[in-house]
Amino acid sequence: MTKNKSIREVALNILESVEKNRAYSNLLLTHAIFQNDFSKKDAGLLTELTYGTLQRKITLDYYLQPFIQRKKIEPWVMHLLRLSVYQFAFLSKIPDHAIIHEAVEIGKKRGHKGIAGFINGVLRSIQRRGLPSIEAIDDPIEKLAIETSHPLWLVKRWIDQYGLEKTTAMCKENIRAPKQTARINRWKTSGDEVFHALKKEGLDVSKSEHLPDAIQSSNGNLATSNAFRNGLLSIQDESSMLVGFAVDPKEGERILDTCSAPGGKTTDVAERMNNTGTVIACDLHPHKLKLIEENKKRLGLANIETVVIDARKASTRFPLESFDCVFVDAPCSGFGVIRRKPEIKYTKTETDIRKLASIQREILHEAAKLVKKGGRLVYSTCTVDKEENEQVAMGFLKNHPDFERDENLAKRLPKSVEPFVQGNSLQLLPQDLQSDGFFIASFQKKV
Ligand SMILES: C[S@@+](CC[C@H](N)C(=O)[O-])C[C@H]1O[C@@H](n2cnc3c(N)ncnc32)[C@H](O)[C@@H]1O
Repeated sequence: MTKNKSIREVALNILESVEKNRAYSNLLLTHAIFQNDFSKKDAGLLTELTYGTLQRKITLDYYLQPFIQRKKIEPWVMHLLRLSVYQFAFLSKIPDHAIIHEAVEIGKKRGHKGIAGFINGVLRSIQRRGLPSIEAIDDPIEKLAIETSHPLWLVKRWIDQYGLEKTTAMCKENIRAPKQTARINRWKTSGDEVFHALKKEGLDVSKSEHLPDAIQSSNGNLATSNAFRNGLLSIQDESSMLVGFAVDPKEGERILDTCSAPGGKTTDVAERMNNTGTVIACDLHPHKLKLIEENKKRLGLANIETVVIDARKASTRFPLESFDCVFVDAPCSGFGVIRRKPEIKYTKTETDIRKLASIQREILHEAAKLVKKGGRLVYSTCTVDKEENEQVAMGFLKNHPDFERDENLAKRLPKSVEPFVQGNSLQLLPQDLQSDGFFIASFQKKV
């Protein structure tokens, strides 16, 4: 138990807020850990319970179904039942009686005796009769969807796009815990200095197998380290770091980042330019640009300017053909980052994908006007959906004869991703390097 609320109560609040307010689980978790001043151990359990229950929601509903049948259940009670069944099914170290006791106590506190009795009844029946077997599902695609907790329409869509084998691997990878990686601020420090500083703080860090300047921690939160506070590193997934390689800026250049917040790629590009030149970082939302200003200060960078603008109107603000490189890290469905934001798989729809693809096309069309002749346009998303990725990229080339494929993309990217590059584009699936699913396409404006 913590000062005010039990860990399971906090987990329950997060699960409710994710569903009710469409809030992001990772942000709520960070906030709750900070606000409750949880110990490292408690923070670990809270993370496991919250992420685990969210990741496995469809599987847990399958397990619960025979015990609740068609009863109308309040959402918070449903979350509490899922949270409890998650512990039954996946956390063998927690005894059943403790799981039931705590759920019943929360039931009494939040509801009334009747609800607590219902929760007790459901959980005791599960304890007695055991969980239903997933092996009993005949249809292999439905089985994959339930076993890995993905909506059936999404699994079918991925099978159409990637085939059964890759989809199976992707679904399985999506329910694994993500690695925590960071990018070393190369203009301010060296890898050795960061390693030394982090080890002194008790963090067990190792170098990335795939990228220079990427590190990972196996025993602690890099974002709360002094090295982070002192601007020696930025939290960023390895896939996301690839955009910096694709942009490959030179000192003194003028670069436009059309969709920049919270600034992971803006700061990478600014660091790669050794704090020279200018990176103009645009975003639709002013409050998000504040995060870039904070990061800029923390990292000691003076070559970033932030601008609030709808990227679909960027040419009203900047002179045409005035940037050496424009990169569009577009708003997308986020199906490549399900490990970090599991709620994405339950909330995004095919209509969202269609709408996003249309916004992506509009932003790219506008961005294209701002690239100098001979300059580069780099398009990226953290999704795996082909409608937002290769279809947008192919459509762009078809409608913009003043651009051509940038066939040198593979030469700029690290060797480890070479097998995933085709011509001017790269599609990484989460299982490829155990990093985020990610897409990059690069175009060159004809001279
Ligand atoms: C994938 S995120 C960018 C992540 C960022 N590049 C990074 O590496 O930290 C997409 C961003 O696009 C912004 N956005 C959405 N629609 C936009 C628009 N029409 N114009 C400009 N920015 C937009 C969102 O606010 C969001 O911050």
